[in-house]
Amino acid sequence: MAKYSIGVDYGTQSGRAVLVEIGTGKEIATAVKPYTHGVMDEFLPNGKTKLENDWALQHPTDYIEVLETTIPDVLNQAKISADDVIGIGIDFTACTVLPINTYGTPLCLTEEFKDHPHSFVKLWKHHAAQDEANRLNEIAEARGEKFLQRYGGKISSEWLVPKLWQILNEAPEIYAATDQFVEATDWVIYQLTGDLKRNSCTAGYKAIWHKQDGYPSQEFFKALDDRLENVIEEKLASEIVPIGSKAGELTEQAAKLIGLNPGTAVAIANVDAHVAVPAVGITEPGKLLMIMGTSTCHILLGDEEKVVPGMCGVVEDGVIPGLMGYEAGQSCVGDHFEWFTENCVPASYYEEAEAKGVNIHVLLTEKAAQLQVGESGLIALDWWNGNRSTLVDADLTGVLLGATLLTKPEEIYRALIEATAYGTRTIVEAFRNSGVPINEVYACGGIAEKNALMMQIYSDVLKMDIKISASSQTPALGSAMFGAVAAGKERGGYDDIKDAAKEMARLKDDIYQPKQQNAQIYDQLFTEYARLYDYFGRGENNVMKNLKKIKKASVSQAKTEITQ
Ligand SMILES: Nc1ncnc2c1ncn2[C@@H]1O[C@H](COP(=O)(O)OP(=O)(O)O)[C@@H](O)[C@H]1O
Ligand SMILES: O=C(CO)[C@@H](O)[C@@H](O)COP(=O)(O)O
Repeated sequence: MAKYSIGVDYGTQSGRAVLVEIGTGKEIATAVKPYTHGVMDEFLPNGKTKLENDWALQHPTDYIEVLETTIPDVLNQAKISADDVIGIGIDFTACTVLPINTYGTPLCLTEEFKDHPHSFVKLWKHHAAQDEANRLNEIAEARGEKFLQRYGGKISSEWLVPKLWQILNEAPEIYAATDQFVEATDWVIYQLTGDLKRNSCTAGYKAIWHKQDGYPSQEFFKALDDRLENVIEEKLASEIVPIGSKAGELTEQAAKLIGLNPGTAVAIANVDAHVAVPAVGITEPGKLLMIMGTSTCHILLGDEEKVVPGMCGVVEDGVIPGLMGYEAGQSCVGDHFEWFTENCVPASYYEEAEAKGVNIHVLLTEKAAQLQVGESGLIALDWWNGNRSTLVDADLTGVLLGATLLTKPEEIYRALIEATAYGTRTIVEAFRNSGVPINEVYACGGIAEKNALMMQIYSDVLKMDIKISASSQTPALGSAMFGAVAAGKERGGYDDIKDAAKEMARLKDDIYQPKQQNAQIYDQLFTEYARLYDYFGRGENNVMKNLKKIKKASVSQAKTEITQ
């Protein structure tokens, strides 16, 4: 009798559940639930409280709605009884964090704080804690803090400590009311099992925790701010559990809510990028996985802890137990294209797309595919949402160079795709130059699946073959695999994620291979990109930061005028 596991992948815009057959990895049914409140970057749900620049929030009830709707849906579609589902695992965007009270209730769901922006979930791409991140990096550097090296030299404004410090600075009352500041992924598992446990992946990559050294010292936190001296005991106290462990079992209440049996095994929480690695069959060093969607994450395994400038982090047991997991990333990939389609494409293109029955991305890609490499005369920098690796600076912004009165939308679209490919090559070179080998490249995620031109461009720019995941929901498949490991062999699952990967991971037969002629031209274009990268990104010309300062001053001047 076949057994099943369910994986739930919480993305930026929606949550998706996949019901997977143990043993084969066959995806039997999928259900998607867009978040009711989406990404809140302008107003709170009350429609009145305006958010500042660089804010990005989510609503925690959306996460529960995903479970309530998608799990009964997949069971129903597959006509499978809950008795045959042995495990469940979830993965999430990260660092996506929220303040909760002693009952585990998110502060934004309390009457007292329901209209306070700092009480909501801060999404991974909430970049308004850059001042705190800058200050943290200066202090850590001045104190010679060893942990900085593990994070490529800088802590990002996307991560937990800058976000929590922003709350303390701007809303001390929320900070005081916070019993625990938790990753959304851990909070959802807490809702399922009744126990708050933190996973080693987000603790390691996002909260500056180290398997041997623990968190940074009390002295370091005191140097940041006297009020942070005891932050670990006061706000981050819960137990940290390695990836691949069982978090617990479904409570009666949670089981009733989502339509599974009480006692079903629940895996410790995971992250959308990291969880995808075993789902494409990677369980050993040297193989880079690109998880390509709204943003791109690059995950790589290694035997040793090496220092790589500008990487997001290296964490022991962060991806696969027993190995070092390296992470790097680009904050803006699909988001880049979406911005372009929403702001820069003429109505005639939308009409053409509609007439052909395709979406605007497909139309622009078809047109861009007709262009020769270098033909547009354009080059772009991929920093429309800051630079996550290798510069780790959310204050950097986008560049498009070479435009003329003859420039067409598809040329810009292609230049934006190419910019993201050059950004990935910069990351690959940073790893190799630091002694972390990359011998193979794999890709998964919405874009790897949808955009063949883009994958060919990446292969040409990297001059490497690219293998593609056969699953259209790779993170959810990975989560289901971890769910099967949480259940264990005795209940029909696996004892180890490597065993699960051997049986359940799947790749497409077609492999993208570099085209020699294109690769040569891309080498020249990459040289130009690298010059612009250093010029704008490493302090030679701080025009992007200066523009942001002028913008900030102008916005606050306008605000003062309105209130006068
Ligand atoms: N054909 C396409 N080519 C390139 N980008 C696309 C295409 N279709 C959608 N996108 C972009 O992909 C992103 C969504 O990626 P997806 O993997 O589905 O979601 P998520 O990152 O939330 O997990 C959006 O930002 C969208 O602009
Ligand atoms: O930063 C991480 C993982 O470390 C991601 O969760 C974040 O980039 C969001 O990923 P998506 O682009 O929504 O798939």
